[in-house]
Amino acid sequence: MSIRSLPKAELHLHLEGAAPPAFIAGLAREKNIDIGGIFDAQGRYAYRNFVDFLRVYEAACTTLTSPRDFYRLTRAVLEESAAHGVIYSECFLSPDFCGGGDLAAWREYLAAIREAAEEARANDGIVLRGVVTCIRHFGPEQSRRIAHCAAETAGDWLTGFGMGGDEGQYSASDFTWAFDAAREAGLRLTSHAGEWGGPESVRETLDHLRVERVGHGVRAHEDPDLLHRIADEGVMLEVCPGSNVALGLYPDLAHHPIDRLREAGVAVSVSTDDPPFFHTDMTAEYEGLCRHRGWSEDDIAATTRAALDAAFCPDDIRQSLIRKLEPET
Ligand SMILES: O=c1[nH]cnc2c1ncn2[C@@H]1O[C@H](CO)[C@@H](O)[C@H]1O
Repeated sequence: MSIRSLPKAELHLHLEGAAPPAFIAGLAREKNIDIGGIFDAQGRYAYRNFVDFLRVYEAACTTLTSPRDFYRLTRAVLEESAAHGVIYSECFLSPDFCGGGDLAAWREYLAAIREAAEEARANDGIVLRGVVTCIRHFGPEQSRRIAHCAAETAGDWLTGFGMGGDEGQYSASDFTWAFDAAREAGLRLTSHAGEWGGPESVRETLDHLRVERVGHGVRAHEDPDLLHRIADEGVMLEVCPGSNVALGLYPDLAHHPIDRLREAGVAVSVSTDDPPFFHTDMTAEYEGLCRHRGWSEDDIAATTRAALDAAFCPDDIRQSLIRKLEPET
């Protein structure tokens, strides 16, 4: 069986970060928005390093100005994911790019995203759930507004809250209010850490934000005590190998710690993060792990199952997705 057609689950995907460059360029043209030189000669996103990547990401987002844009984006992203065998996806959604943190505007954007998700489910069978994400370098004050948007729209579709952005800014403890508010609203929690920050950043995130999953978290492998803790507490790491290599965190897959994490008993999932930025997709992620790390179809199945076990979705949906992994008799 080809890797492309194997069933997959993805827990770490930024919705705007999955926008194809041609989609963003088209919107910029339609609306006459100057997004500056964010593409290379081949029309791909061009950035020099992680901080520059964040700038390009935000410039691309200036073209997404209406709920209709997010409807179209969600349809395009889910169609692409389904083509790579993804049966379940969780997307990071940013009220910051959907009305700037205004609750009434956020509700309209969310309705458009959900409408697209329902159509994708009917057409391709792919299931989507949303995780509202605040952006670390936008600061703790703004994170409160974003948590408020999340809490007010929490339910069995908007199921999680998290944080992405520049890990070099602020400390995790500055965001405690936002994560507490989200937890009280019944949202499940994840935060980026241990990508550009070391093990101490992961530890702070666990201590102060009390998350059950960590976005990336790969640098936890540098600290054996922390690895034990993560394994003991059953914290899942949302690992994005292609992203880590594209951004220069590791020179190549051979140097990536994913297998060391697994050997330490840590639950890991595999995701693309921002696929067109990193020239990847779910098929390419697993093909790379098979080619360069000796992964087999069993490893892919086990990782997919681990992702579904840690998914922020209602249990009846989890069970129906798990049944899809079983070979047909
Ligand atoms: O790989 C990543 N590491 C850290 N932050 C990221 C990454 N990709 C995207 N974002 C952050 O997530 C926000 C939208 O959800 C983006 O604005 C960016 O700040």
